[in-house]
Amino acid sequence: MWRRVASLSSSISSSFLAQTASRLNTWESLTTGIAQQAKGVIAPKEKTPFITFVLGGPGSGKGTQCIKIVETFGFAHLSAGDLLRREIASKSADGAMILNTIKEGKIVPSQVTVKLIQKEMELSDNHKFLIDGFPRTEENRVSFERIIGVEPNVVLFFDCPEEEMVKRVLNRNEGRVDDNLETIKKRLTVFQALSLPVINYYSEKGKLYTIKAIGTEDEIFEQVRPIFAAFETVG
Ligand SMILES: Nc1ncnc2c1ncn2[C@@H]1O[C@H](COP(=O)(O)OP(=O)(O)OP(=O)(O)O)[C@@H](O)[C@H]1O
Ligand SMILES: Nc1ccn([C@H]2C[C@H](O)[C@@H](COP(=O)(O)O)O2)c(=O)n1
Ligand SMILES: [Mg+2]
Repeated sequence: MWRRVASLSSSISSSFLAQTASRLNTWESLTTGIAQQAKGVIAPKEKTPFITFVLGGPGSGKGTQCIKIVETFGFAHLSAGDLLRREIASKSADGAMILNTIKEGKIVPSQVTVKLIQKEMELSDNHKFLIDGFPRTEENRVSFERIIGVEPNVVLFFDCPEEEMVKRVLNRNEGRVDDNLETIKKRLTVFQALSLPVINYYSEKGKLYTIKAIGTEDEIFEQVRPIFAAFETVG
């Protein structure tokens, strides 16, 4: 059976609670139905999922800040880019297509990415998810809502000047196939054309928290901290 989390829910608006309550059945059927098939056991989730989408251009510091959020607030971190890179490394059926798409700075078909996120959510014991680098497009957003059946509680947007993002990506030195000037330019174009509309959508829904993503990592985290602290205050 599902239980509502008092510490999270008490500081959340009543419309949010009503919205969440109406989605519980969908979430329950999703998590039990598919998990049952995959694992052969019934694994009902005990708590309402709390979902944060983490958005921002390439190199804006999403992954860096997610590590701090995980350390401080105990979220499960699901990076869409990392899940896709894992598919490439495992040489799965979609691996070659994903690699070419990433090299081109384009966006992988939503169905593929959402299924990877769904699998990780089902396997997780956590109910608080940071979904990093997703949704990148309106198609991503709609596909998540259709397949997972829930909307995010919080959407973070790391707003960073392009020049700074390019500098950071070129200095990243993690061996990523897309960390080169040619691909970065394409990724920035895709971000402007396809990701900004998603950010605007959540702004209009009142779910967007914009972080000025310049300064030290710690300075930026001090903008992030109060957002999650507010959801934890009343227990
Ligand atoms: N505040 C900061 N100041 C300087 N460098 C930073 C800052 N935050 C992160 N970095 C560095 O910038 C690079 C990009 O950061 P990160 O990987 O977190 O970005 P991202 O938004 O996840 O990028 P991508 O979308 O490409 O995955 C990393 O090398 C990271 O160490
Ligand atoms: N929702 C997503 C997330 C990522 N990708 C692809 C395209 C990105 O350029 C690449 C790297 O992602 P990052 O690690 O920068 O978050 O992965 C995608 O197609 N769809
Ligand atoms: Mg990242």
